[in-house]
Amino acid sequence: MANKINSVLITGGTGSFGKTMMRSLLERDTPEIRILSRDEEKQDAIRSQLNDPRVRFFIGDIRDRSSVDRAVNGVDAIFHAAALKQVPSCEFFPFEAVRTNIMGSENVIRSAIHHKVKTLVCLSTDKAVMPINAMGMSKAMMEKHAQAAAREIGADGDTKIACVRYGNVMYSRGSVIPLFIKQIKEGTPITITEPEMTRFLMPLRDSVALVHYAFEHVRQGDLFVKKASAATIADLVEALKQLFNAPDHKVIVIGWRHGEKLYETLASAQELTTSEDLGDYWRLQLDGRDLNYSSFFDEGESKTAQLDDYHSHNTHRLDVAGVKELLLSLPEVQAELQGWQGQ
Ligand SMILES: O=c1ccn([C@@H]2O[C@H](COP(=O)(O)OP(=O)(O)O[C@H]3O[C@H](CO)[C@H](O)[C@H](O)[C@H]3O)[C@@H](O)[C@H]2O)c(=O)[nH]1
Repeated sequence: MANKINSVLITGGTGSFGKTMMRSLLERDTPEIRILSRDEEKQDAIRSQLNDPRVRFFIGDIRDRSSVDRAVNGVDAIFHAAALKQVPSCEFFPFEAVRTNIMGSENVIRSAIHHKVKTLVCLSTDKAVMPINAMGMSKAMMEKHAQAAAREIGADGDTKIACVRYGNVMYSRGSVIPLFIKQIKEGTPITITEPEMTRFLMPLRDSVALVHYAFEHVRQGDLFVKKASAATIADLVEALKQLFNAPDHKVIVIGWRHGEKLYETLASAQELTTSEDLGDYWRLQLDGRDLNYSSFFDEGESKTAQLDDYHSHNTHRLDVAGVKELLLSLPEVQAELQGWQGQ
């Protein structure tokens, strides 16, 4: 049965995820939702638009423990979404990613434990698996922090900590889908980095569902992954050209950006070896052993090795028609299409 939340804190609550999660919690009659974020203007816009006394706003920065403590005190769940998440900017300012994604997350984790918050769900990304860029590395360290804390607390601790990982959220702020639509509408060339690059494509509603799922099924230290479809950038562009009635729109190939991978991995082969298949989701279980390995070598059971990582080149591949269908299911794309005649 689903855990009932009385009071929940969303860190980074004014972003795309935070706003959608907030709406979903309000629909579920959550008595109190707290938002912790840095930007008073964004908070003010949401406050006046929503005008709902159940939502409380806290100005603060996860880098600052005292501002985290103020928002955490009294809640029974935290969805930790605050992060620096742009790959290129973290490449140029990697220590800022350390400060927010690692040290800031540590503040959230320690504060949750200190205040005996029942459940903490930390949001991570496919870029944290075998990371090659600073954003992914810092998110991988957040996951390590969360799991080390979970191991320290143990299964019977007051606070349960889970992580979730997901791929590219479609139409999120600053991402490629709104950029391609803008290029089509303004008549400028569509800029493809590498046509054969693949990405997991996840609607925002699925990332919110994943966090709810982790909250409801949490076991100490586990990490949840939602299985997802992927597409090449070339097929994404073709789908958008067809949807926006721009079959001859110019496309140029601009080359890879800093810190990019050809494909992304949601779960490594090693992790899948100890995972539980839950249908639409995987539960990647915490390795709860201590450092006393010899007892495990003597007593542990051997596991069959999983051969492949789960990545955006070997998951279910959407063709152009499949990408079109997924795009059409997004309210943001429906709004972009409203009144658009094509070129
Ligand atoms: O002009 C562009 C810009 C991007 N791309 C390609 O489009 C794909 C998606 O690019 P995005 O910038 O939308 O997304 P990223 O994969 O770089 O990373 C995104 O997804 C992450 C989650 O995995 C984080 O949310 C992160 O903040 C967000 O930037 C990539 O293959 C990229 O190379 C292009 O072809 N042309």
